[in-house]
Amino acid sequence: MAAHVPLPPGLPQLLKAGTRYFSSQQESLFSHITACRALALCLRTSYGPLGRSKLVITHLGKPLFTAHAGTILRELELENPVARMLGAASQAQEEETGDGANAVVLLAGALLDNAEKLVRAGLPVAAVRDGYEVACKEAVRLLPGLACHTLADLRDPDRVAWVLRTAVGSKLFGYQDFLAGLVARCCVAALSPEGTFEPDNVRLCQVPGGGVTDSCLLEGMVFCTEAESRAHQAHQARIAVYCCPFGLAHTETKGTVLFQGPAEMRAYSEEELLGRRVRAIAEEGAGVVVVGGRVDPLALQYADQLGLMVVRLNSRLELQCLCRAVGALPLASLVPPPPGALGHCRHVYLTEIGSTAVVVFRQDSGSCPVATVLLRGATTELLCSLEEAVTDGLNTYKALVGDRRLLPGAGAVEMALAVRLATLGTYIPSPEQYAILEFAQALKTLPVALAENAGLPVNKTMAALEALHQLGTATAGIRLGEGGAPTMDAAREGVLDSLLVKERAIRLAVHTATTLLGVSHILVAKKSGGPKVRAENPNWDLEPDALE
Ligand SMILES: Nc1ncnc2c1ncn2[C@@H]1O[C@H](COP(=O)(O)OP(=O)(O)OP(=O)(O)O)[C@@H](O)[C@H]1O
Repeated sequence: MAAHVPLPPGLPQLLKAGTRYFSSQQESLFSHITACRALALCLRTSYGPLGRSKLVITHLGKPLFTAHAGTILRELELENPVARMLGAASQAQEEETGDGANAVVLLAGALLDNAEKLVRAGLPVAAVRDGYEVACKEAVRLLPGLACHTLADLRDPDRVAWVLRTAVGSKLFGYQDFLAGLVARCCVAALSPEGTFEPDNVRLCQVPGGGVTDSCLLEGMVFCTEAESRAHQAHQARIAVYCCPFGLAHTETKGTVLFQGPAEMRAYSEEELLGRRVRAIAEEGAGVVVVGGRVDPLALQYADQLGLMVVRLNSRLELQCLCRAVGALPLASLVPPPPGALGHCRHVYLTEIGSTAVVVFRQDSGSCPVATVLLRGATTELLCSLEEAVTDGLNTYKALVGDRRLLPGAGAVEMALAVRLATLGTYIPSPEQYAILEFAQALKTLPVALAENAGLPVNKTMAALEALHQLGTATAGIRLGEGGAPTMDAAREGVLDSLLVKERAIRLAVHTATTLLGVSHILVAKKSGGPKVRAENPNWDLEPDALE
């Protein structure tokens, strides 16, 4: 008989058998910090315009070549709950502002790292959290005072391009002037008359081949697909959009038609019904039919007889976007379009870009709410980086629509805050002062990462940067790329970051760090058992009959 092992008194007696729990500081707090440190170290090499990319192989085996923290974290299936929390904070930043995801992870990682030092030195965790919260409030209060530029006119493409250079260049360094101009033009084109901007109204279409500078902006939409019909172009066309297949709908279950006599049987003809429907669409004035499903060969034959152009799109999102671009109403079944359901487009045509067939819906009216950026590049990796750069630019413009103030970039604002918080920390006569001083040190992690990734001498660069900030140059940042002095005036050089993005990143990083510091116990429930996993079938390639 197995000996009965009594459970230790206390919490273990209250929990279900199999539940694991960790309560000591070593097990709960320091293990958290180790997990977050590992994640921050992984993303640190991808920070800034000269950061290195990661090759991520997704769960479907697809290789992804990216330096974008949001994409890396989305594809990494983190198991550790604490690392998952930090990843979720970074994703929240990505979803809210579209930028600054890496900064959240780096800052939160540095804050936790420094908190470990303080706790090991004997400072209570509560004092560390309070100190971090005081420092965060002060940093957020100081940020507006550090703003060096305000975007006066959201519709001026030259000024917009100047402020978007940093966001665009941090993913594709070297092409920032060309790309910022392109993004600025499409942002201005997609800005609504009420002054709101929706990044979804700018579509990105990757077409392999050519060089980055062959990328261009088009008013309307471009799809990497071919026209199904013989008609390959239509001008001043009216467009009918259907989210269903182009043919008769078939029910999922089998149906039986009962005929009462030969006359009824002769009258029942699916072909005729289909012909009537396609003719009705053409009679309503449609010249182009866009469908979101399978194209029936017979329906296509009728469309060809009537000279209709038929285009099939596989994505529901693309269909919705096309409806916005041409002003059409999407229809759920193949019925004649009711009044007001037809859209209008000046030019619809099939063409080839590089060696890729594309269907273009071009408006050229100056009032189309949707714009498309045609991205050109020699390799898939380059096209992905190009897409990330343009997406960052669009998101930064969206943030600027919310708040037009800009801060000096290149590590300037982090160093300016670090210097001011260090001064504040020295004058606070309470244990929180140590946490405030460590907060100031943690902020320096971001310029240090920029300098490290650019291959600059870190100590010399940081010393030069700090000296300038101590002397009161709040806009001094790290010079990347060219030789010469290790620092520059970020405001004058046009290296600018959105205030809104920076503020949210600081708030999120501090919130995540203080939340994790507030955890005292970790309780892990026993995994629920699902059905037993079947063993591998040694005869997997044989038909069941062959085994009998
Ligand atoms: N030309 C430049 N010179 C100096 N610093 C730059 C330059 N371009 C961008 N930076 C700085 O790089 C930092 C942004 O880098 P990055 O875009 O990699 O970070 P992130 O926005 O946090 O990450 P992600 O875009 O992956 O979410 C900003 O601090 C910005 O000021």
